[in-house]
Amino acid sequence: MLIIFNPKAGQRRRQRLDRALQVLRRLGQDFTLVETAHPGHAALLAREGARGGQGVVVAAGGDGTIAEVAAGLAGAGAALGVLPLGTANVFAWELGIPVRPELSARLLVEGEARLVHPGEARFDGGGERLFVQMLGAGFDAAVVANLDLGLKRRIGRGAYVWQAVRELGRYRFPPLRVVFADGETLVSSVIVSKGRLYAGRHLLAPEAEMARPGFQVALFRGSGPVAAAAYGAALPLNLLPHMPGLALRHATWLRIEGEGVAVQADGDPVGRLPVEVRVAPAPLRVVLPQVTGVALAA
Ligand SMILES: Nc1ncnc2c1ncn2[C@@H]1O[C@H](COP(=O)(O)OP(=O)(O)OP(=O)(O)O)[C@@H](O)[C@H]1O
Repeated sequence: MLIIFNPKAGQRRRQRLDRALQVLRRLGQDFTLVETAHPGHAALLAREGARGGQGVVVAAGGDGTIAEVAAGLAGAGAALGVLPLGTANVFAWELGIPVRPELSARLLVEGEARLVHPGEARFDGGGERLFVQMLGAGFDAAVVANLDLGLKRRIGRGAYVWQAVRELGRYRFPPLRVVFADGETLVSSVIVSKGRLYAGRHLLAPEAEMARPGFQVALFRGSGPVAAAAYGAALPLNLLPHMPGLALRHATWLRIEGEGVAVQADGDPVGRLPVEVRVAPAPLRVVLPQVTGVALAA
């Protein structure tokens, strides 16, 4: 087992990692721990690990680190394990991976590998990005792009709320063109979701399924700061899917246009429109709780 740790977010994260490692040692699990040195490094380390015969490659970090490790494992035999050490840990909540380090470590040993189908973004300007949870263009990507990372380190998720309030006052809400295989539509923002959840444990796309190739796409037709504030207020109440001006539809391919508008994937700024989104060519094996739930209940 290879564990890839993103040390970027400081001391508390390292303490949580140590708690997980103690459990692995107690369970007699052999592992090698490596640390990332720069963005993108996790993918390289994961690829090397899989080529070197590691059966499980573990992403110890947030959703961005998980996406990078998943990209490194594409087409390889190794399974992805997760020690959720991020701010929101949406992927973990989505798939029932416990957030407590002791329990997520135990899961790495006792869980079973199941298939999920990531998404892949290809930017017209060059560059590709695999995503495991979601990709957003428009307002939420502006929040991610302009986030105060120092504030995020100090107060965690509150930094996103603070930045969203700031963006309400300055984001211009340019129209985005979303093209599907069967037609096109204009929106102010779009979130392409692999999972049901968004920004932690909040419901966004109730019919999205990780185990199925494709996405549920949230099309935000309401434009301007009042609509964006209403969407933001509905999110923690799990009412977002029912909001007026929000349409949800399934797709396996789409193209999003809106020159220069920011794009985020799994909570990281990843580029600017236009972008094409499709199902990644290879599914991913992820270590998850056994379907019976016995392992987790212990
Ligand atoms: N050593 C490093 N130095 C700087 N950046 C790094 C390093 N290692 C990884 N990164 C980058 O940090 C990004 C964010 O990491 P990650 O998602 O693990 O943490 P987070 O942003 O704090 O968590 P969350 O996504 O839950 O908010 C990764 O996508 C990666 O590109």
